[in-house]
Amino acid sequence: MRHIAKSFGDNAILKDINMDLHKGENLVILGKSGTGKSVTIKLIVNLLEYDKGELKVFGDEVKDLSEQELKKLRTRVGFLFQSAALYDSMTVRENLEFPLKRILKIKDEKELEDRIKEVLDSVGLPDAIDKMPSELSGGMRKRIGLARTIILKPEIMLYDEPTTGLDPITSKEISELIMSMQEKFKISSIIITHDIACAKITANRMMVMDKGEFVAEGTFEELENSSDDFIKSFFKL
Ligand SMILES: Nc1ncnc2c1ncn2[C@@H]1O[C@H](COP(=O)(O)OP(=O)(O)OP(=O)(O)O)[C@@H](O)[C@H]1O
Repeated sequence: MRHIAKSFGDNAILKDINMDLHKGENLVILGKSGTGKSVTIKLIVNLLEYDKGELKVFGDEVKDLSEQELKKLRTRVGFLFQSAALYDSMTVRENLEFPLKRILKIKDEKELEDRIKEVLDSVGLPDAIDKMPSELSGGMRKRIGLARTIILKPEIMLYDEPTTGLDPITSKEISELIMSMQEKFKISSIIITHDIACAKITANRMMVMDKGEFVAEGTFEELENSSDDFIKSFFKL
């Protein structure tokens, strides 16, 4: 992203966003509520359009992509948003079949079954296959939500507050799952979080956003030891 700006009416949310995501890294974005972190990652998959600047994903300017190219982009860039809900009336298996059939147009029953089993193993829930979402805990639902995205084998993952609303132990499990996605599938990720324990586990690099701009960048340790009071405030428990 280079000099990205985005307003909603008179409300300038992003002013000058500059960001690179390196291959294979986990980049954690910190920032107070309402500073534009979610807006930033929504631009990447064109769920929102930027007003100014350049935004290239896999070398292509997102604004110039056709509908067809955008669909392709959204299979290569997976996202797990806070609101990512499972279909309540479908079993876990049906929830996972859905993207395979609809997006990848896979019809072969054996291939569907194999991909579903593989992904459920990856998120540690092989026995959930025939359960309904209502039978799962919040942490399990998050894992299935992640499975539904990972099943498309994305190269980049965007996580918007993946541990919000979960207890500390389940949060740690989700953070570790993010690490295993990086190690197992070599996924590059952007992780928005307020959960400093999640940042500590997952971050290779961190950026701090304030009022529509990035104001600091470094490793967890570098930012934790910053002499700036604003930066330090994120690390106080
Ligand atoms: N579609 C939209 N239309 C109008 N305003 C929007 C829209 N999306 C976001 N905003 C505004 O943009 C601002 C930034 O929102 P955003 O969700 O990016 O914040 P955030 O930094 O992710 O905060 P949080 O940590 O609370 O999720 C908010 O004031 C929000 O109201």
